[in-house]
Amino acid sequence: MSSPMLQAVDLQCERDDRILFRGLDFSIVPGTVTRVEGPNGAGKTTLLRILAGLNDHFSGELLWLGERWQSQREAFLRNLLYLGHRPGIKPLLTPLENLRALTAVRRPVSDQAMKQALDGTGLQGYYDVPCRNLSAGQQRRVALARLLIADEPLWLLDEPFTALDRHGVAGLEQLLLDHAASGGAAVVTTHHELALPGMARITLGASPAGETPS
Ligand SMILES: Nc1ncnc2c1ncn2[C@@H]1O[C@H](COP(=O)(O)OP(=O)(O)OP(=O)(O)O)[C@@H](O)[C@H]1O
Repeated sequence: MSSPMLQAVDLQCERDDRILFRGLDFSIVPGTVTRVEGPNGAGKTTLLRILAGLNDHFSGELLWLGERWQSQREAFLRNLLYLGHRPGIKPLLTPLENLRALTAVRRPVSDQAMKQALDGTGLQGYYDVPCRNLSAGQQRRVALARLLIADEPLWLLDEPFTALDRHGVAGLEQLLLDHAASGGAAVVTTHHELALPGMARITLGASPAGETPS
């Protein structure tokens, strides 16, 4: 098996005097999809934001390629693509303008490649429509088009199946499988019954009420 990209060692997170999780150890290995599962409030979004470097309310260690995350911050952030549970797109911009804005901070991507990515998520014919005029599922597809032009090996996706129809779900499942087959890794929170071949699982919070700190 390949060496882990990302490792969590003894992670603990407490919120408002409730322990969301503790003693959490796992490895994210190239070529895998990992599902983070658990009831509402179990801490799935919180965990994903910790992994993305967006939340430092935790104890324990995160290792990127075997080194402490803090010493590898720049390399780590360059290699990770995080999509939050909201589509995170600007309603006044078109799908094409949103993709330009989302990719500009990373690397140049041609309009042709962006149009192909939008086609890949079923948005052909919607390149120039302001996103506020798109449906919830179409807005989600704009955000997911980012994955089709991603070169980041680690994807952290929070509820990416939200608002997708059956074809959208199947397309995203295939995208995750293709990403893993090409040596990438994805960590996905979802309430959708995701069960991909070889999928790993991180299960949080048997009880939505969480534990009381001792
Ligand atoms: N910034 C914050 N400050 C205080 N508490 C927070 C904060 N963010 C989240 N929480 C609390 O942490 C708990 C876990 O929230 P989180 O969003 O991670 O759960 P989740 O498993 O993703 O839930 P869902 O399935 O409903 O999306 C919740 O009880 C929430 O109120």
